[in-house]
Amino acid sequence: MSIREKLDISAYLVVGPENTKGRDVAEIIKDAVEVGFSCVQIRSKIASARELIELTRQASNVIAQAGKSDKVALLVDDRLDVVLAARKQGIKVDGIHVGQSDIPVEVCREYLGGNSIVGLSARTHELFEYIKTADVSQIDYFGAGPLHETKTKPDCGLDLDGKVITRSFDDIAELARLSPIPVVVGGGVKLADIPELAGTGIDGFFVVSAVCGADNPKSEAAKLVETWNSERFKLSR
Ligand SMILES: Cc1ncc(COP(=O)(O)OP(=O)(O)O)c(N)n1
Ligand SMILES: Cc1ncsc1CCOP(=O)(O)O
Ligand SMILES: [Mg+2]
Repeated sequence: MSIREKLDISAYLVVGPENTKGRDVAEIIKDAVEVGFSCVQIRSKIASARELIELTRQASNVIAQAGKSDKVALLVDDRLDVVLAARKQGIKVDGIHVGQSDIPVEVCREYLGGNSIVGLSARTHELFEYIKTADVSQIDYFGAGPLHETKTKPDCGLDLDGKVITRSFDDIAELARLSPIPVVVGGGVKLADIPELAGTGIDGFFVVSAVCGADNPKSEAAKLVETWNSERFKLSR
């Protein structure tokens, strides 16, 4: 079974060098993967193409060293060129995450092939209508948010009138109910939010700061995963 077919977005780490307070990106990925993060995205708005390829290589290596290359998906944000170049160099990278104004998903799918993962950020404006009617034939999941405003991405949830729309837990439950494909929610997500998020029926949470900004990223990552898993277990009984 391909990693696309068994995609697990339950605990999804998004990380780049601008998020780690000077600490090594690969070390933080290693910590998160060791304690059960199930998906990793390399995202940087400042790194060069070469730096992004190198970060992707290191991420792929630490996932392999943890023995999880067939379980933990590795994606790159925005940069189809980086994914293609990384693959050309023999790096195992599983897909891409794009937003509404990035490279179209059809182009990503065409270049990356049927075994790759393509994630798409949901539109902010008229989100529920969008989720119900969007063409999802080329994509594997929707990224949505923010739960809270966040300095990591101040434009997340910006509506046409320039105001940021945050999503309530009720909104998120509605999203989970309406979406024909898995949904992962991020933007301001902290440990204290996990129990209620798990109760909404979404497929996972994504975080930057909760792990990358923590004094101890490994223990914070472990708490996030344990809390998500135990809440989901309670709900499944
Ligand atoms: C899992 C996930 N969801 C949403 C986003 C945001 O992507 P995008 O809208 O393209 O914005 P940037 O991340 O490029 O600023 C994401 N990266 N990951
Ligand atoms: C919404 C979003 N999309 C990509 S990064 C990001 C912000 C993540 O926020 P935080 O750092 O609070 O986890
Ligand atoms: Mg983008």
